[in-house]
Parts: sequence; structure tokens; C-alpha cells
Amino acid sequence: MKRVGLIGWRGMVGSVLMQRMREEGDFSLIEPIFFTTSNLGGQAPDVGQGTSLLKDAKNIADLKVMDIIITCQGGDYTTEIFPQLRAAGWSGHWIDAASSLRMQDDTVIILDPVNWDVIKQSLSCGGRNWIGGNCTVSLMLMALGGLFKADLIEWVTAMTYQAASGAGAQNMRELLVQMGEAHRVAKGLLEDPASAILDIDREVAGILRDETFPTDNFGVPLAGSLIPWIDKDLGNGQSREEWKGQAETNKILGHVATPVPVDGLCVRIGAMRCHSQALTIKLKQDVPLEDIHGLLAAHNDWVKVVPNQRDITVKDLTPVAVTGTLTVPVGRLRKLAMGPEYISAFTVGDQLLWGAAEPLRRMLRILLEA
Ligand SMILES: NC(=O)C1=CN([C@@H]2O[C@H](COP(=O)(O)OP(=O)(O)OC[C@H]3O[C@@H](n4cnc5c(N)ncnc54)[C@H](OP(=O)(O)O)[C@@H]3O)[C@@H](O)[C@H]2O)C=CC1
Ligand SMILES: N[C@@H](CC(=O)OP(=O)(O)O)C(=O)O
Repeated sequence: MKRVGLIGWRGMVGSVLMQRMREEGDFSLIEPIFFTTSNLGGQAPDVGQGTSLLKDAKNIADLKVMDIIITCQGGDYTTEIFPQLRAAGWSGHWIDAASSLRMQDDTVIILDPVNWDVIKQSLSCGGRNWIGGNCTVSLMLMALGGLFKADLIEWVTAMTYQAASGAGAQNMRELLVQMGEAHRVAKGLLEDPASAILDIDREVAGILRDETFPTDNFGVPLAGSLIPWIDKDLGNGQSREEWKGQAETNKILGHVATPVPVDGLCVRIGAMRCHSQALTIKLKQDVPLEDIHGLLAAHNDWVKVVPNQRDITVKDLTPVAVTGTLTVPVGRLRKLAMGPEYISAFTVGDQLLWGAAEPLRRMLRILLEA
């Protein structure tokens, strides 16, 4: 049995990974060893193999005896430990949720339903560094995989509606506290059916703008508002989240020489853990919508084409419908006024599942089966 070190297993992404590994019976196929950065010697979780003690996630000697390491601990941890481990001669497989190593030449961004060929090629050449992609990019590719595979996309813009979870667990909590505050100030007026809506609105706007409003994590209100910037400012008008769209999409697809342009605006909204994206796609040719539906639906087991009709769209193409599931619906498919090669699409995906934990879990299975 392969010895698999798990780091970051109690964080938000790590907890989703643990849940999925339990559901899929992955622990029965490995010898799991749990590490910590904060609770050395504490109790490791019992995953069906009895209890054990947590090991030090920064102890290179302990890490070196692992065949495979999966980390959801974060970019700082990766930046500190990964080079030391490789410098110490470790030749095991490193599977990582953090973005730090994604664009290095010796890494593959893993999303096997989309880039199994790239993963296979790297495995056959001795590849050992497997990095999960940005959530927005992975979810877009799960949805549009059929069009990319058929080489039909000339360019795509992604206008995103990203959930609080992408910013971290504390941000999810803060969103709910903000919602509670907004409700608190309006509660009395809401209970009075005769109250004026503009009075309610004034109270809510007042608390959202109040300096006591809880914004320690987001820095600004998200509830009752939105934040049109995600991740760092690259200084050229683009956010780092927007930059990842083209850079990671093309690396995932293995398009080194002729990248497909991917760009857009990334916006944080008050959803909990599902990212949504409105896509405008310029196709290389005029393809009938029916064929587009067929290509999209046939690409992988999780994408689901939602007919472009109101009733089913408002029910099935939403964060509420998708949260906690692996389904990636794509809908609002129609030809745009710009011409027959231009189509719109809207997609939703759970950013903690296909956007973070699931590609890592599946990479582990690929390595176990290799
Ligand atoms: N959030 C997201 O949507 C996505 C995140 N990622 C990447 O995954 C990595 C981890 O992100 P995320 O899971 O959000 O990070 P978390 O902050 O939830 O967890 C990271 C680590 O924090 C420590 N920790 C400290 N206090 C707590 C607590 N109260 N509960 C749980 N853990 C605690 C744990 O380490 P220890 O047990 O050692 O103390 C844990 O492993 C990052 O690199 C991120 O970039 C990738 C895709 C999406
Ligand atoms: N930046 C993403 C979440 C994330 O962790 O992305 P990355 O893995 O590329 O750093 C978001 O805020 O929604």
C-alpha cells in the first residue's frame, strides 16, 4: 500500500477532500498519515484504520518517507516546504491545491476529465508534481470541455459571480454575519406590512455604510452588494484571478504554442460555495445549437446541459441547486446578436468540489492505479 501524507486535511478544502475520500472508499486503498502545522502529537482522524498521532508537517524526514503527499494547507506552506523536500532528494508524488506551483514548467494542472492526455503524457515522462487548478478555470473547463475538445473555441470571455468560500472559511462566516446585520436593522420595519420600502432601504444602506459594519475579512460589505475585484491587482488593470483565466486554461489544455484568449471580469457575490460564470464564446465557425448541446453533454459525466427555458433555468442553473454536488450545469445557450459564431452560456459549479478537492482526489486514484 502506498504511504500517503495528508496535509491541510482539517481546513475547508481539506475537509471536503476528506469527505469525498470517505465517500469513495479511497482510504481503504492507502496507508494514510496525517500531518499538522499546529497540533503536533494530537489525535489524527480515524478513517477506518484506527487512531494515530499527528506528525509535524514541516519535518522533512517524516515527509520524505511518503510515496504521495496531498496538501490543502495553502501556498505559504507549499512555498516553504516543497523546495526543501525536493532538495532533500524526495521523489514522491506531490498533489497540491495551492496556486504557488501551478505555472512552473515541471508541474501539471490536474483536471483529468479535461486533460487526461496531458496527465498521461507527463506520467509517462516521470512527472511528479500535480497541482489543482483555479476553481473558476476548472469549473469553466468542466462546462465547456466539449467545445474545447472539438477545437471550436476562438476566444471566450468569462464574467464571473464568485462565492464567498473562494476567499476562505472566515469570509463565508462574515458574509452571514453581514446578512444578519442587514436584516437586524430592517427587522422592525419588515414586520410592519404598512412600512415604506424606501425606509427599509434607507436603514439597510445605512448599516452597510456604517463604519461598525463587520468587514474584517472582505474589507468591504459583500451582503447587499458585490466586490468587482478578486485576488491581487496586477497593475495593468487586470486582477490576478482574471489573469489565471487564460494562463491556466491553456496550461490545462496543453496549448503552449497557440493559446486560446480567455479574459473577463471576476466579481465576488454573496453566494456561499458555488461560482457562476456568464460566458461569451466566439466559435471558429457557425455550429448549430443542437450540435453544441450534444458536444457539451457528451464531454464528461458531470456536465449537464440545461435547456434555455425560463422555468428550468431558474430552478437548475443556480448555486442553490448545485451546492454540495459534483454536477456542473451549463445553460443559457443561444446565438448572440453579434453573429452566428457568437454564443452565450451560463454555468455554475461547486468551487470546493470540482473547483478544489475533487481533482486532487482523482489524481490520487490515478497514481494508485498507474
Ligand atoms: N478556498 C478555496 O476555495 C480554494 C482554496 N484553494 C487552496 O487550498 C488551500 C487551502 O485553502 P482553505 O482550505 O480555504 O484553507 P483553510 O484556512 O480552511 O485551512 C488551511 C489550514 O489552516 C489551519 N487551521 C487553522 N485554524 C483552523 C480552523 N479553525 N479550522 C480548520 N483549519 C484551521 C489548518 O492547518 P493545521 O491543521 O495544520 O493547523 C488548515 O489545514 C489554499 O492554498 C488555497 O489557495 C484552492 C482552490 C479553492
Ligand atoms: N481565488 C479563488 C479561490 C482560490 O483559492 O483560487 P486559487 O486556488 O487560484 O488561489 C476565489 O477567490 O474564488
